[in-house]
Amino acid sequence: MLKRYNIILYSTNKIVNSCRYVSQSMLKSTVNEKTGIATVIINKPPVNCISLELLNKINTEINKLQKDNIRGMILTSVRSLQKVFCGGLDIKEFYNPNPDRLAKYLTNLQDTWLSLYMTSFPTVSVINGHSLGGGCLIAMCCDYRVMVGPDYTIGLNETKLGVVPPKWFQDTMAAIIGHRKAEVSVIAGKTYTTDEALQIGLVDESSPDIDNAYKKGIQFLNSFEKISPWAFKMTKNISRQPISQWLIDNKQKDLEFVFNYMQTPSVQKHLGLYLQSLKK
Ligand SMILES: CCCCCCCCCCC/C=C/C(=O)SCCNC(=O)CCNC(=O)[C@H](O)C(C)(C)COP(=O)(O)OP(=O)(O)OC[C@H]1O[C@@H](n2cnc3c(N)ncnc32)[C@H](O)[C@@H]1OP(=O)(O)O
Repeated sequence: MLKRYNIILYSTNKIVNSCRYVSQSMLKSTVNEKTGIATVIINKPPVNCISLELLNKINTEINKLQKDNIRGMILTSVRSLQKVFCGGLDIKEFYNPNPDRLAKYLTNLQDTWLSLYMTSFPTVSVINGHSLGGGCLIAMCCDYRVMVGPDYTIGLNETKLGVVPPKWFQDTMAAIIGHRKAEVSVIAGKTYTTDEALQIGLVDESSPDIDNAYKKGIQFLNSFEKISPWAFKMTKNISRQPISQWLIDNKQKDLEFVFNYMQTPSVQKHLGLYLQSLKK
């Protein structure tokens, strides 16, 4: 039994035998050949909001890393943005949308959430700036969150835009902070400072600077050195499967509902006003 366990760890380390660097402009990904740890950096100025193209890149990269048998992944934002981890889903994708593109966007969003939420390797988000709406969602998909502070904010603020965070957004948060706190949070579209997020358990650690936050992320990933990758994957799967299975079973229904809902005049009006307020 012990021998088999060792072989799993050894073979996983061996598979990661080259340093890969993927720079697809909006997304940079490097795999450290010694440690087997990937760093994926979102790089879409000015605020890393998630367009259809960025969604595709994130999903493609996660699926590649899945095949590469990496040991873990850090997800973060390019440092030059300074104060934004991810400004959320690109509201322009929803405002006066082209129906074909909107359908593609929503399908990709579902697929990307499933890929990121269910990775078979450990993941950490190093939240080096504001992380709102879909930005909070991708951070919450990771197994561990380290947030730089104290001046950034994080939360599912969708109701502030006049939209409803889908069930799987809400479930992702409830799995982290508990149903009651998540309910209060999403209804009010609440955003939390780094300290507040730490206090309610939305993030696991805080850090005054990015380098330190990154180190903490690596420490978390290293804590799995002696855990069999198979045991990790199966345990995570059991833990997260009830939430992901709901979306797998209801993908089409969820898609059709959101697709129609997004195009209603009242939602469009709210989105237009919100976009305008951002520009001011
Ligand atoms: C039963 C179930 C039914 C469900 C049906 C509904 C399903 C709906 C699913 C949709 C869920 C939506 C999720 C989201 O993520 S919505 C977006 C949430 N994000 C936000 O609200 C953040 C908004 N942005 C900000 O607060 C600030 O920009 C930020 C703090 C991130 C940075 O501030 P900063 O001062 O640095 O930058 P600016 O505000 O000046 O912004 C610069 C330019 O970027 C534009 N911008 C910002 N955020 C977005 C965005 N999310 N999408 C598109 N564009 C964005 C901003 O307008 C500025 O543009 P200009 O330079 O042109 O002025």
